[in-house]
Amino acid sequence: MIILASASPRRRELLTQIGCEFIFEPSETEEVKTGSPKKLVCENALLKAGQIAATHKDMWVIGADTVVAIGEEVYGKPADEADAISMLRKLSGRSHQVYTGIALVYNDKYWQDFSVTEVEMAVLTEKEIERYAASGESLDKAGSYAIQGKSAVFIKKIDGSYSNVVGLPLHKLYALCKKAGCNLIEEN
Ligand SMILES: Cc1cn([C@H]2C[C@H](O)[C@@H](COP(=O)(O)OP(=O)(O)OP(=O)(O)O)O2)c(=O)[nH]c1=O
Repeated sequence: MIILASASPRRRELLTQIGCEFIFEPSETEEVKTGSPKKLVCENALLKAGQIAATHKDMWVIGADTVVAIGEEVYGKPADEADAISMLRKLSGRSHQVYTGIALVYNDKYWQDFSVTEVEMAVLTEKEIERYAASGESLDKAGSYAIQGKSAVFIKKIDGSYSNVVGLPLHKLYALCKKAGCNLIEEN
């Protein structure tokens, strides 16, 4: 039995897309907010999966954490609309990185990996930024945008995994599960 330790509807959709049978249970961990983007997402993914695994013996638990970064500067989910506007101004017209850490926990064993995707955003006008932030789509998304949503029109190019940007790098997760001996999907 696989448990997705997440409240994110995007992560649920991605796992459903590949035919994975799972249940989900959001974790309530206090997330680490300091450190390099890579270290931070790896630590948080493990915290999330570890918390749920602690009360679910003999179950495979998947945790993930996504942040946007410009170099070592990390952007998580915005606090409010004004914060979303300020993040979008910083991302406008430049390339940034999206990091997702993944962790797989089974009893006291764990496996970890991460993925990074380079994303190039178009130059946005103040009007575009304000209208998009007012749509509310920003609020539960790292970096204040959703590549799978309305802001897809702002994304010029990506280099790396698309599913990683949405919140769960499916190929890396599949490979990690194979290494650990967890059947993510039923294979014929
Ligand atoms: C950059 C980007 C992020 N996101 C989302 C994915 C994640 O849900 C969210 C980052 O926040 P996270 O803290 O990684 O995850 P979460 O709080 O939504 O869910 P949980 O901790 O319970 O697993 O941003 C998109 O949906 N599209 C995007 O283009």
